Amino acid sequence: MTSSVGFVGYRGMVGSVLMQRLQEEGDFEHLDPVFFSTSNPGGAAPSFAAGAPALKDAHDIDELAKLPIIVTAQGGDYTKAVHPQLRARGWDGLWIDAASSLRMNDDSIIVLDPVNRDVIDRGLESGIKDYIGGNCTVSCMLMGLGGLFRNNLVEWGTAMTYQAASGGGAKHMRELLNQFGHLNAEVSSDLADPASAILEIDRKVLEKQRTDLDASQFGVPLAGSLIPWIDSDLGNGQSREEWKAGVETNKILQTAENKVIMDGLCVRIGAMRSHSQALTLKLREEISVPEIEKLLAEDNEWAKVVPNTKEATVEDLTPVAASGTLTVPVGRIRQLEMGPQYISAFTVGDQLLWGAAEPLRRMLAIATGRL
Ligand SMILES: NC(=O)C1=CN([C@@H]2O[C@H](COP(=O)(O)OP(=O)(O)OC[C@H]3O[C@@H](n4cnc5c(N)ncnc54)[C@H](OP(=O)(O)O)[C@@H]3O)[C@@H](O)[C@H]2O)C=CC1
Ligand SMILES: N[C@@H](CC(=O)OP(=O)(O)O)C(=O)O
Repeated sequence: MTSSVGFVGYRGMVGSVLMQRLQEEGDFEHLDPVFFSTSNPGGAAPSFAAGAPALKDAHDIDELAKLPIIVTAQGGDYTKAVHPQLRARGWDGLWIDAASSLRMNDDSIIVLDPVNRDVIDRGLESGIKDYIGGNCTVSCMLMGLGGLFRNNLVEWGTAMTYQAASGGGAKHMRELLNQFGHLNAEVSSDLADPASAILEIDRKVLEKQRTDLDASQFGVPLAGSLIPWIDSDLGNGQSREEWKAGVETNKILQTAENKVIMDGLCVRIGAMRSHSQALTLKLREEISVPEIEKLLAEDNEWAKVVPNTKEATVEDLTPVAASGTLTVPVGRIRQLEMGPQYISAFTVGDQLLWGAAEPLRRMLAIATGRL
């Protein structure tokens, strides 16, 4: 039996990764997809979905309301505009969404089924209708360190992040690459001359960064620099991205008692699509490093423990290693000088896969009874 599903935002960056994963897993064989567009209603449906009708208008509430399930990666503004109208007219279908808008609502669930399948199942049984993908950094952290968080072994933690350009969107990725290209062009003749002075090259690069580098997306240069602020300013010294670590971790895990205290600093760096984070965790009890590694490796099939050696770390624990894969490497695990209950860890995850599209794809499979 096939299930009718409406897809909004299928051609954006997150939507494209979602479509790719649906095809790779053969999910379309079990779906009757209807595609929606904000810019091209009436246009042809994507070629990978043979037999799908022409694109519908993504703001046509009557068309949307015909579907029992809607999956959207169109963006937060779209969600804020359309979701209330649909609910107000009595639509009681499942809304599966990449945007953060509905994430912290009491009547929504943040989906990350390898970590909180029990929460999702209870939600479906109790009639909850809104299933929202988590923040990319939080989802990637919980995939890598699920073995500690799910066993209620973390008392508190800090996540110091190294977030990729893709978190800003496609234009941000382009801007980063253009910046690298312009910086290189500025000094390419000096680079070609082995005798040129490196400090002169550095001076020219800095001059370019400070005066003449297009930074219209990020606001300031990212190439050859970093930006220690992500998302809006909450006014208390904390960024919205940093706030999400605590509230979303606890919501995903539904830690009624035994809340995990999470905080940190979120930093944008010049990586392409994988977010990295350095964690300091205070455990509720002393656990040896081999035991921790065993818990992490056994928690889910995607977490991959990287031995805490230089060779393994530089090879396997980087954005270059993790990007384009569902594997979430986790390494640099050791007890810190502060005491045996204080451990460090470093994890990397593709923020477009586990950080965005994959939890939605899997939620759709759960909702249609195939997972
Ligand atoms: N970027 C990220 O890392 C993450 C994003 N999210 C969320 O997912 C949502 C979508 O993000 P993202 O995928 O980055 O957004 P995009 O900007 O890539 O896509 C959003 C929409 O823009 C329209 N669009 C206009 N021009 C183009 C074009 N040239 N190519 C493709 N689409 C175009 C499409 O709508 P149409 O077809 O109707 O014209 C598309 O669905 C946001 O809510 C975001 O918060 C969640 C997690 C991570
Ligand atoms: N804020 C993330 C991307 C993102 O879309 O996050 P959220 O889904 O929480 O809005 C980043 O910039 O890396």
